[in-house]
Amino acid sequence: MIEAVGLTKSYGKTLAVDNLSFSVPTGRVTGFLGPNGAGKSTTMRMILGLDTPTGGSALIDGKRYRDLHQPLRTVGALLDAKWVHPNRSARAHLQWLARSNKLPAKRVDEVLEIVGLTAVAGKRAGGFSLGMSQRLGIAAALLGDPQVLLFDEPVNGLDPEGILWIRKFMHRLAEEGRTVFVSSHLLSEMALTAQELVVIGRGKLISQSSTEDFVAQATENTVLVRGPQLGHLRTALGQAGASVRDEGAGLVVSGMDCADIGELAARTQTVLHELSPQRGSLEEAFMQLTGDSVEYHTEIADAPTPATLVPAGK
Ligand SMILES: Nc1ncnc2c1ncn2[C@@H]1O[C@H](COP(=O)(O)OP(=O)(O)OP(=O)(O)O)[C@@H](O)[C@H]1O
Repeated sequence: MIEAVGLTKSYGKTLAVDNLSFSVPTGRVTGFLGPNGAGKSTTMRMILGLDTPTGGSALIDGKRYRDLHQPLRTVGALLDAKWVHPNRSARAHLQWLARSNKLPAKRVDEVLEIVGLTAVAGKRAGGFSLGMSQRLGIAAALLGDPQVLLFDEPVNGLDPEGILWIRKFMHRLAEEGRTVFVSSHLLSEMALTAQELVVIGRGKLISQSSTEDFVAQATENTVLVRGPQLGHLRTALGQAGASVRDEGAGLVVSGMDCADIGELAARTQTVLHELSPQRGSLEEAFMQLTGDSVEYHTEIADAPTPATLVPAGK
């Protein structure tokens, strides 16, 4: 379990993390979301003892990172997949890490196997694709068989196969009872990967909840109704207290579920071509809840989409 209590970090006049409190539970994948500059990397660095808080604390299983006896046995992290000597082989890189952290040498082949790099273990890490480098970074994070894992943007730049592999892998780690804390800009991916969310904006906590609750609290559930003649149904829906708006060739109904709308359609002898619940997306919820905390708004007049908040290469 990871716990931040009143965590604060200022760089001169910039308050990067502002009195942030949250907890990351075991046995779940927890997504860490926030607009650019929200303070995610700073928070992760403080959890890992790479940055010193100006105030508050970040604890892993109740201890500060620097008080952990053998840190790699407690917490593993992937912050930068390219942090590898390019001329070292994958195996030599992991052997060096294992040796310098007093971890058993036999664990190197185990983690290579776990991440599927056994066949290329003797090859130069400098020639690895991004996907292979990510796997090597994850192997390094797993060396000490830690219960707590942090991943900063692990799917950045990966192809769909690599993204799917990481998603399944994180679920597997959580099912093994580990704490998995992962930051990402790819909201559609996070919607599939993260069961819990910690969302921050301008260094402050915006929300901590399950992914499902986060989306439900910020977006409206509606029902899309399509059919050749919807006039009678529209009137009946209004009389029954639902609110209805036209969208394209159909109606978007709120305040009534599919079953009740179907009953009403039967009573008004309305032919339906579609009757489908419309759930809000994580993107919509994110924009709704973090809108005020975006550091740099787009100049484009249209409503910003999450993609416009993401600098190229992120
Ligand atoms: N070493 C530093 N010195 C000065 N300011 C910093 C430093 N590191 C981060 N900041 C500032 O702190 C704020 C939070 O940055 P941080 O990188 O933690 O955000 P982030 O949520 O990880 O952003 P991104 O999604 O863009 O990576 C930003 O305003 C950033 O400019």
